[in-house]
Amino acid sequence: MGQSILAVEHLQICYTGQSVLEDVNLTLEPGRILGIVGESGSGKSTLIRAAMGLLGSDGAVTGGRILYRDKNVTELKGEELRKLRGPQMGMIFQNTGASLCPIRTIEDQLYESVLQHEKIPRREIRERAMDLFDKMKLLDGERILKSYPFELSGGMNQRVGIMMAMILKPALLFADEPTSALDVTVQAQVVREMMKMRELFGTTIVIVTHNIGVVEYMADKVAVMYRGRLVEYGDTKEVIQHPKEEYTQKLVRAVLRIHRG
Ligand SMILES: Nc1ncnc2c1ncn2[C@@H]1O[C@H](COP(=O)(O)OP(=O)(O)OP(=O)(O)O)[C@@H](O)[C@H]1O
Repeated sequence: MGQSILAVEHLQICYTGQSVLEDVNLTLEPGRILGIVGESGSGKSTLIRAAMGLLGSDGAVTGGRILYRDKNVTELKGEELRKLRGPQMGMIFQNTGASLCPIRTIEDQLYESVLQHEKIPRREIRERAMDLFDKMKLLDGERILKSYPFELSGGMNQRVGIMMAMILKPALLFADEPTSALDVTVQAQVVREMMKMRELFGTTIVIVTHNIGVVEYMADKVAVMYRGRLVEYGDTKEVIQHPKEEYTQKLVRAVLRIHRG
């Protein structure tokens, strides 16, 4: 077994003293895709926010640790965390359009975010962005860069989110419900584009989703969360075909019902 890129060990998290994650354990090898599923409020976003060091002032890791390669993320502070976020760990949000500033173009926001980490000429940033758009088969990259977020569709904004997260070539990409706000055909495109990033750059991806179909299609491993605990974790096929926990069985049955219409 190779060295893991991400290891969560006995993780426990509280918000304002209230426990929301209990004894969560998982490991992920480089280049793998992990899907995290579970009902609303089960702690999926909390888990990835903690891995990015983004818990906020209400949240605290009260036990265990999260290792990115050999670094314990839960012990890193300010500058050390900033160095990790972006070049090492990227993030795609549910609604990129809303997470960007509405009155500045994509291009300006892209420059600003890259220049925080790498002092490179704007021309080079632009070339990298166009190259990524090209790999996503987006032909109108020039127009997209000149646009304001509100001028782009939800799907297009998500692809901008992928480009902005990938421009520093992070080894690990977190995606928090990146397709939930999109209609089905656009969802498939965004999923394919994330897969393309893994194929081209070997990116390890952790995706939080309510859609077990997305997990089935893209994830090598699946983690099922229920009320702050990780109730099932394993190879996607195995978990979906032979769910052990009652909660996972219900989840899979619900999806099968949807498949059958
Ligand atoms: N900033 C916060 N302050 C206090 N409680 C919080 C905060 N953020 C999340 N929680 C609580 O922590 C628990 C886990 O929330 P989390 O957002 O991680 O769940 P989730 O599985 O990602 O849900 P969803 O699928 O709805 O996004 C919930 O009970 C939620 O109410």
